[in-house]
Amino acid sequence: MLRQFHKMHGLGNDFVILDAREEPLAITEALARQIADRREGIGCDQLILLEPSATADLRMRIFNADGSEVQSCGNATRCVVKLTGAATIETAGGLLSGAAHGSEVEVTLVEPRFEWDAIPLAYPLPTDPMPMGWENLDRPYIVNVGNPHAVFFVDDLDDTDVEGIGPGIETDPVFPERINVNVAQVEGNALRLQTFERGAGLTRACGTGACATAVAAIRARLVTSPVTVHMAGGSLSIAWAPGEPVRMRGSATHVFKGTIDLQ
Ligand SMILES: N[C@H](CCC[C@H](N)C(=O)O)C(=O)O
Repeated sequence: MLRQFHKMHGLGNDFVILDAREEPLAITEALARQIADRREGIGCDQLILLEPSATADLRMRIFNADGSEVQSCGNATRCVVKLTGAATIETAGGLLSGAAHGSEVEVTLVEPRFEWDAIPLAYPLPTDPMPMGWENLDRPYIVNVGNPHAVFFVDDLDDTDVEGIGPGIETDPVFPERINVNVAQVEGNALRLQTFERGAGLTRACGTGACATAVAAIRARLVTSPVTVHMAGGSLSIAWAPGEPVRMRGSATHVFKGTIDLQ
């Protein structure tokens, strides 16, 4: 069965987008892994499936490269807004809205949550910061922006082995649904961030990770909103105040469209 796809990226965090609004498409964990495979498939950090929605312009489903279906994806949301012109997007992590402004896209995600059972954690623990440590990283701020994030602040990001420490935190039993691992350094009123993503590993940028990290830094009074978050693939501008949804602004790039033969 031949299906058209779009290949896009948000600051180097890359996606295969399949539009199933007219013709339904069943995505299994195995199929998502196969499409995401950079040798035997098309290759991407996340597979994005668009479906009809009763509550928004469309529904966006997100599958990590390991096949796991998750609640939200900030960089992909910008790409979907650019690709489809959708103004509202239904996700498992909540209702999002977005609009293109020239070469950039602004997206409003959900109001961040901080309670231990919103993350979720295996048992009640302070989340602000969490009294736990892994190797030389400790006391993360825990933030749910539709998907769960642990945010560590360090003095020297270049001296931190995020790719080495990330897997042990991502899969720690204290996070029953696993977690995205963000390590950031404060630089004036900006942040520099590396994210070891749940289900995808170290990516060149993480939109929800940038949002969660900016929210944690604003709450901890390390910076004031709006915050520029610098990542390997580029920068995002994040704005948030308590009681509000978090807003993100940045680029979205269409690379090519193609056809894949789904067995
Ligand atoms: N790895 C994330 C999903 C993708 C998030 C990221 N690519 C973004 O731009 O927000 C999770 O398992 O919750």
